[in-house]
Amino acid sequence: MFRCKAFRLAERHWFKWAKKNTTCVQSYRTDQKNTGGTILSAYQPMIMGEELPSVLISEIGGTFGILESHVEFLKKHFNLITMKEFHKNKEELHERIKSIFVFERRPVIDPELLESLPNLKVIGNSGVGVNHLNLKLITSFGVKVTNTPHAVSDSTADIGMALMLASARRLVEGCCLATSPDTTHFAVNWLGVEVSRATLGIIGMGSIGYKVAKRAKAFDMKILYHNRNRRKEEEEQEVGATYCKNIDDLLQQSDFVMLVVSLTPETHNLIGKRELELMKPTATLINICRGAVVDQDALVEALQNGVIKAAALDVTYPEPLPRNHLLLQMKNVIITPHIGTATVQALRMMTEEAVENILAVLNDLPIPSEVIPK
Ligand SMILES: O=CC(=O)O
Repeated sequence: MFRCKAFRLAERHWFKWAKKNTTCVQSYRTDQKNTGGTILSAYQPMIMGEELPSVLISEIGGTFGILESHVEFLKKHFNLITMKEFHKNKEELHERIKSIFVFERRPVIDPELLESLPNLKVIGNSGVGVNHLNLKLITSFGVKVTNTPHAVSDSTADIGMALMLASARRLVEGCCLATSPDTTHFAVNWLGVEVSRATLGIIGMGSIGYKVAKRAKAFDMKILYHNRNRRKEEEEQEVGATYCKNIDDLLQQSDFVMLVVSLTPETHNLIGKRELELMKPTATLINICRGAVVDQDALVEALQNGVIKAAALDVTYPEPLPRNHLLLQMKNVIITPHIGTATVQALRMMTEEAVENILAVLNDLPIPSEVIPK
């Protein structure tokens, strides 16, 4: 599905190039099928007699720095320069840097940084969402932006299902009941609902939305979806999904509404008071994309007034929410701290996919996942 023509072409070009120029095969990826990725990272790009390209990164280790285990892989392909090293030695380094590897939205790409790197060719974002990058500004410097849509799709779809199930079966409340010292048993009227045979409305049917649909099919859910572009008929049939051209129809009919769109000016506050009021009073809103896709004040009000039944959110704005935020105090709300891609496998594949993208740009090959500003 992911392997479009340009992608296959990139593989072929790369294969020829790699055979000619690389010294040994380095098999890092263990599950190629999972990512729909290319074979780029299967090659040690130790080009005979050539220096590895210099790539700027935020930092190694710490709370938000690149994982030590990924650094080893990155170092096989790049000469890594941390922001600290760059600031210490700008004069010498600024002309050498060809790419920036962005992980956890770091380093921050501002005009000053872009101006200081005359030979920058590509910003390789590790992750699918690029709303933290000013695409117009970056591309005005002649710099390309890439992301990693394939690597994140399984783990993010899993989180969507986990939140939907947890909310439906009141898992968090149940856990609190079980661990509370004064609870002996759950009350007989303490009931959840089943997702089986319920209607799931997926808003945003990209690679993550589609994987959610695949999973929901296994739960015998009725699946509706809304997307800018309708999926091919055979893809719809494969997961048993029905297209809703009008988002309102989906909102009115769904028991669970899952948001899986990119955050853009068009999707900012996509779900506001009007949309929440279209939903069933028994419905649950699940957000696994970006917090700002939902008007959060309208959501609080809807939850307080029983306009909808519950919400399950992996994303909010800001992140984290202030400790006194109303959403954190509601029993019918589950919040996780933006952990859609927080798995060992996803993070590893994100690094691989980002490396593939960066190498493709630096070697003038078709780029597997370029983000083009609209
Ligand atoms: O939020 C996760 C991502 O953008 O990949």
